[in-house]
Amino acid sequence: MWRGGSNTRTCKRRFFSSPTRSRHHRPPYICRLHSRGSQHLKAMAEVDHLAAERATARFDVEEMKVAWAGSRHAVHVADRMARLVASDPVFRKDNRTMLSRKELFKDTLRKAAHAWKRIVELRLTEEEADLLRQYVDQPGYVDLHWGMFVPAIKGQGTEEQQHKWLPLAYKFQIIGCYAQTELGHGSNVQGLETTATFDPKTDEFVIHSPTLTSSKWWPGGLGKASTHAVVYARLITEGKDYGIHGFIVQLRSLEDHSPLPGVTLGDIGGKFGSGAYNSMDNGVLRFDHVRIPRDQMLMRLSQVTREGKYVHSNVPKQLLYGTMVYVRQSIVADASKALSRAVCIAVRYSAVRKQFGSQDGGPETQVLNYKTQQSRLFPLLASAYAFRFVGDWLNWLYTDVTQKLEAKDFSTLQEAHACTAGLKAVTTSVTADAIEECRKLCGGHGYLNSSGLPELFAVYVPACTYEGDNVVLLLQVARILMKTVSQLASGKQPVGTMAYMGKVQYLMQCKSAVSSAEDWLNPDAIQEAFEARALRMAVNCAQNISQAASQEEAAGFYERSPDLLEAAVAHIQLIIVTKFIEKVHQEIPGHGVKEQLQALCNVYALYILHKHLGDFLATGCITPRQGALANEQLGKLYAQVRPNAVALVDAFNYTDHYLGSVLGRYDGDVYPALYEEAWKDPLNETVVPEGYHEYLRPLIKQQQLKLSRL
Ligand SMILES: CCCCCCCC/C=C\CCCCCCC/C=C/C(=O)SCCNC(=O)CCNC(=O)[C@H](O)C(C)(C)COP(=O)(O)OP(=O)(O)OC[C@H]1O[C@@H](n2cnc3c(N)ncnc32)[C@H](O)[C@@H]1OP(=O)(O)O
Ligand SMILES: Cc1cc2nc3c(=O)[nH]c(=O)nc-3n(C[C@H](O)[C@H](O)[C@H](O)COP(=O)(O)OP(=O)(O)OC[C@H]3O[C@@H](n4cnc5c(N)ncnc54)[C@H](O)[C@@H]3O)c2cc1C
Repeated sequence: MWRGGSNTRTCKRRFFSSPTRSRHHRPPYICRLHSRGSQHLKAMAEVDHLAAERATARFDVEEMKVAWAGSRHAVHVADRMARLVASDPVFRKDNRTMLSRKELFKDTLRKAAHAWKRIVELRLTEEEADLLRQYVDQPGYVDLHWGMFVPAIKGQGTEEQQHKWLPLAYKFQIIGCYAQTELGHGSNVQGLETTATFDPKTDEFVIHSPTLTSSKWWPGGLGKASTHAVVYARLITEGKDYGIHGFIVQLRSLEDHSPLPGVTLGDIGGKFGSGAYNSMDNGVLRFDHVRIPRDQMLMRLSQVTREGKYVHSNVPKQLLYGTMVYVRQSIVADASKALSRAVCIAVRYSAVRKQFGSQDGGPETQVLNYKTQQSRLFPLLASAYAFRFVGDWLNWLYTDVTQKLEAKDFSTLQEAHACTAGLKAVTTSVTADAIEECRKLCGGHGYLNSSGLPELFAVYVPACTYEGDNVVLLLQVARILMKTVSQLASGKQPVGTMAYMGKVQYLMQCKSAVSSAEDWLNPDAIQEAFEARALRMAVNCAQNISQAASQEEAAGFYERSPDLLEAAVAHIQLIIVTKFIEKVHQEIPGHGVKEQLQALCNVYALYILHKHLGDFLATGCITPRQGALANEQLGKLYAQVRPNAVALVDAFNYTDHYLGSVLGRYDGDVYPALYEEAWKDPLNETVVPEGYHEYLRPLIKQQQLKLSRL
């Protein structure tokens, strides 16, 4: 096995001392491999450096893949689509961080067109097509077309409007985006300024951007690709402002893609990180009295008649926000994907990487064996599974609420809003921080683009902002919590994920019965501690708000908003823990699978308890001794996870293409890959860098001259 011995060092020295190498040389290490023939390379590639790790797994990995994916069918389809993408050279992405913005954008257009071609040629189902696009793994206009434009028309368009617009969108005869946010307002949707004024003379709406701050700003796909947008604007008719409504507006010619008269639009500029979200054309858009037919107002929730009369259907006006609720729900599922990718890279690399601890010339210690590495990494592994299962549950809740809405039952709308907003906020914040933690867990090599982690972080971190800033969303949850607490006194029984608050008498005074570390393995003990903590934090906030007697309730809420955020997080963490516990209570086939999930569920819950110990102690839910016992049990659980760690990330079933990381390779053959990858950098195309003759040589010569004069 190659271990970077003296041969390599000699080779490297020789290489660096040769100023006359041609462009596109291969590095000496690679030359050495080639001189031994492809047979040798092949043999190297077939070494599984993680085989010993895989052999220690105490569960059936294939069955864990099923538990992760949701069904055997889901594993099979995902596997097929991932391999289809990985084997297609058009979907190559290892050079992405080296492309200029223009090249990257063109590459995104090419990939999207090729993906569509394959979808049509292979007659893929909707499920397969979604997966294929996911594995292409490059943010682009299609995400907004399928993810927001189509759902907005489905959710807010009348049947006739759906009939007219959806077939065009389904066949890509038009490309759409979701144009809501403006330069001046994003979080405050009611503060948007774009106007849509009805003109009864022509039966048209006049769409206008009255101020600079009313410019649409951020919509993905708007900058360069979209032909149409769902534009959110203030509806004005008969001289009255009826607030924000959605309108379908054509932006570009379907012949030559030029902007239509009165439309000014472009890209808003480069974004954080290399590659990453720069493949997306987030855009700016201004309207100068652009006219659209009346029937391009999305009229499912409210209508404007031919005469200009505003009619609101008898439905909650928040249904206008339905597209955002839908996307927030899908972002929770995406969080588990992004987190599991980062964790997969960090776990595999930690098993390969060795530092210190060699005795008598023996092997050094795998960094995964350090307890500190385990205590940083295994909670993230557990969180990936926790987010996956709560994401599945949220998807079920969303489907259930949608069916109820169809039947004009709006009773679960608040629950859907609180759960999607809160889970979106908590899972994206944790995932963004966790990707950065995984980078640190991979030491110096994690900072290289070839580790895949910098790009994953850069592409993921805006998830904390888009579809609702996480703080703004958690304050929405807090408001609903306060409303629920205030209704407890009147005897109104909370429902859904708030139902535990109905046990207020008990939860406000209960004391945990835990007396040994093992007692923390009892799901009832965990559940009770989390419920008591969440409820007590919410009640404390409510009391503090009402005790500020001199203030209006809104002012009290404002004063107490930092505490309210924490109460909202506690409530959402309770939901995640509860859904994980419910999952492991189900029948789960496969040798050892249930036991592993049980261990991960306990890791997740006890890690949160340990991390937020202050909350649990301050609210008197547990004693300091019980907190210490939880931490003791956590250490034992890490030891239980250790031999299964690599197999637990294998169960995500990611191809090397999708992972996009030399550190996370399935075969663990990290060092040759890192070495080879370095030489691909454009900076290594010449041995003597461009700029040497202009800047380096004169500098060195000048210094030499000065020295020689001394
Ligand atoms: C290496 C490459 C790897 C690539 C892969 C990496 C992984 C990628 C991951 C994911 C990809 C996913 C792709 C996503 C693409 C992102 C595109 C982004 C799009 C956008 O951002 S669109 C714009 C989104 N904008 C927002 O979210 C704005 C946030 N603001 C609001 O939602 C609202 O303004 C508000 C809720 C904050 C406040 O609204 P409002 O003022 O109207 O209302 P309030 O007074 O606060 O509340 C009144 C009342 O309404 C209830 N309410 C509020 N919202 C809702 C709702 N949505 N549903 C139901 N009810 C709602 C609220 O509770 C109040 O009720 P009560 O009156 O108190 O009963
Ligand atoms: C990559 C990306 C893609 C996007 N794609 C789209 C798209 O396709 N379509 C679209 O319409 N929009 C899109 N957006 C816009 C996005 O939805 C908004 O940026 C987001 O909703 C946040 O709003 P904001 O920018 O106004 O933040 P602001 O509200 O200005 O936030 C600034 C700060 O103020 C704080 N803050 C704001 N309000 C409150 C409050 N009430 N209480 C306490 N603190 C508060 C926030 O927590 C934050 O710290 C995208 C954004 C990004 C980054």
